Amino acid sequence: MESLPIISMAGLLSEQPAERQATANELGRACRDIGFFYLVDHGIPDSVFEALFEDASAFFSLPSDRKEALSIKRSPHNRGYVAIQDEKLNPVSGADSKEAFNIGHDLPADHPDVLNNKPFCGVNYWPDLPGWRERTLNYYHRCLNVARTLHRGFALDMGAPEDFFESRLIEPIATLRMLRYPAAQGDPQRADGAAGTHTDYGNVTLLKTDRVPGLEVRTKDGQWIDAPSLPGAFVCNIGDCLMRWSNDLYQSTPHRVRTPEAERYSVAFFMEADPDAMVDPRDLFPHQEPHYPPVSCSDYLAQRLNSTYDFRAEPRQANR
Ligand SMILES: O=C(O)CCC(=O)C(=O)O
Ligand SMILES: [Fe+2]
Repeated sequence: MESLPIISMAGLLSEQPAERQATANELGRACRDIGFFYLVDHGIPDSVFEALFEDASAFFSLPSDRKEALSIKRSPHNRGYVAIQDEKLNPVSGADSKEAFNIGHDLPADHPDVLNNKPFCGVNYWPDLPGWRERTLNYYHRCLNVARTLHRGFALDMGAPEDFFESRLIEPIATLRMLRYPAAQGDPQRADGAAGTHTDYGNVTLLKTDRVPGLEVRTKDGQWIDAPSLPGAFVCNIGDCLMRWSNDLYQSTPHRVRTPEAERYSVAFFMEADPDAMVDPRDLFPHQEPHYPPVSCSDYLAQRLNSTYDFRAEPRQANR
């Protein structure tokens, strides 16, 4: 396979059940096979993406003290700014030459879940840039809708009721992440110097990149293929949580970002389920031997993030 399959979201929204089922099966084939696909006809206009990339650029152009004031190190809930070299998507190969900014489900400081310090229920940190928060949250909610529609397709494809995920996606953990990769920095010996080889942690990721190449995906036979940006499309991929939930039917596929020749921007939207949702393969496949024990979505994600950031690790590990 040399390029990723293209799925039209319109088929998942069709009023004809047979058309929804056919598109869901096409989507499922992509998820079982390469675990990556382009999504078109998602309904988000180009103007929204253009504004998003301008907002990302405005944020990353701020002086570093203003970005550091919003550091993710202050947040137990995975919000805020990650500086260059502060993240290791592949701890074996080293730190990533990129900076990032994370936004989660936007809750007020006096929300009971925030006051109770419920996992992943925190306040967002906002840069002081006009209209930035409103536009970014608008994009966040558009992505949430797209990801919910994809979950209807996943359920249909897996032979579950179409609304299987609905009650598990009420207030999902979802993270919008802006990324900036500086040009030609990082270890030239590494093929994954900008973002280490990794699989994503959640259910599904919606990625939008600028035109600068860099993202590479590993096929089942071990080849690395380019995943260039396709105008108007999202690059989507299955994460480990959905692979687990689907009892390994769907594949979370390793990918990486090579050091770009020019400065590169991308924006990822990582969709997981509700913090308390139990990820239990027996719910989708009651007649199969489960490959994994049940785990709550928030426990699973916390465990994965702790190995990505030294500052989140147990003190014993951090002091090594
Ligand atoms: O920037 C990209 O193209 C991919 C980023 C990515 O894979 C991630 O942040 O998980
Ligand atoms: Fe990724």
